Amino acid sequence: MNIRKKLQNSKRIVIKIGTSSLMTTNGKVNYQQFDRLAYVLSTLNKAGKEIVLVSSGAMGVGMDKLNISKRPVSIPGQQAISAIGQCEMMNLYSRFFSHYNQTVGQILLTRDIIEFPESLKNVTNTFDALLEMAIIPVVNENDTVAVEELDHQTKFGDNDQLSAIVANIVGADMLIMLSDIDGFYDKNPTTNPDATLYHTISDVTEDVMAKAGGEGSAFGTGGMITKLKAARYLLQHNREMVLAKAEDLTIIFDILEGYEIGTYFTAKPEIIKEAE
Ligand SMILES: Nc1ncnc2c1ncn2[C@@H]1O[C@H](COP(=O)(O)OP(=O)(O)O)[C@@H](O)[C@H]1O
Ligand SMILES: N[C@@H](CCC(=O)OP(=O)(O)O)C(=O)O
Repeated sequence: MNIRKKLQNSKRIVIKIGTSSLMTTNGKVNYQQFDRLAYVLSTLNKAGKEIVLVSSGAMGVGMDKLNISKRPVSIPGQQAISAIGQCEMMNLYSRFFSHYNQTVGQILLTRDIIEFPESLKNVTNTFDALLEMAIIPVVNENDTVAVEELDHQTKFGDNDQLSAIVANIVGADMLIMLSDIDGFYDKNPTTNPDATLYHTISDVTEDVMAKAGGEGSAFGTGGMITKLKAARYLLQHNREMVLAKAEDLTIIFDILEGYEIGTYFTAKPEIIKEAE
């Protein structure tokens, strides 16, 4: 039985895209990716799906706008770049989505939103109102106010976990996490060419976590660990996630058709189903 067939019935879908998938390797805005994303998500929205986009990229777009190649060391310096980049990035989204006659709205969140019931209610109401109007919310972490304890000394929080929180609060059927890698492997495939892809993961145990290695890409912040934490959070909340590569964004159509693409995190009796 194809365990992914039910993905065809997903109605409310959160898509997370990371910085490395929106920028070229030399740090320039990748306009083609913005265009493809706008095309795919607008098409799905018009087909009756409810789409929420969680997009990183404020720092990357801001650095390109200011023509700098190194992140400032200080947190306020980074926050300033993010403020500039967020504005520019929403401008890009607004323009590219409008080519497909699709309106977007910006939502900036901090991960602690779940600890403040009144704020959480406001956030939920805003999502619901936007989705009701068939508008695609574009979510990013509010880097101006985000405080991530010790991590905050060196880097921003990560949108991988934020996207899982968003998927839970909007009651999404599915989180599609798009990355620079085509799924979760038994070891880091960047440094281990013989690594094997897992098609299905049903429980993010400590053993599973131990298979995630090293830091992520130059732009991104999380690496594989934060993607696994996001998946673990979703499984704990009876939700699901597919981790797949962002290279060709029309892959999103195929994922939602139920094709065996990337790694499917879903609660199942087996702990890990190995790749054939
Ligand atoms: N077990 C693993 N399976 C897949 N990728 C892994 C694994 N361990 C470490 N990685 C690394 O995680 C990277 C993905 O994280 P990251 O670069 O932060 O993604 P993105 O920028 O797309 O959000 C991969 O390119 C790979 O180098
Ligand atoms: N708020 C930050 C996001 C940081 C982040 O999580 O980045 P990524 O690892 O590329 O998803 C930004 O927009 O630059």
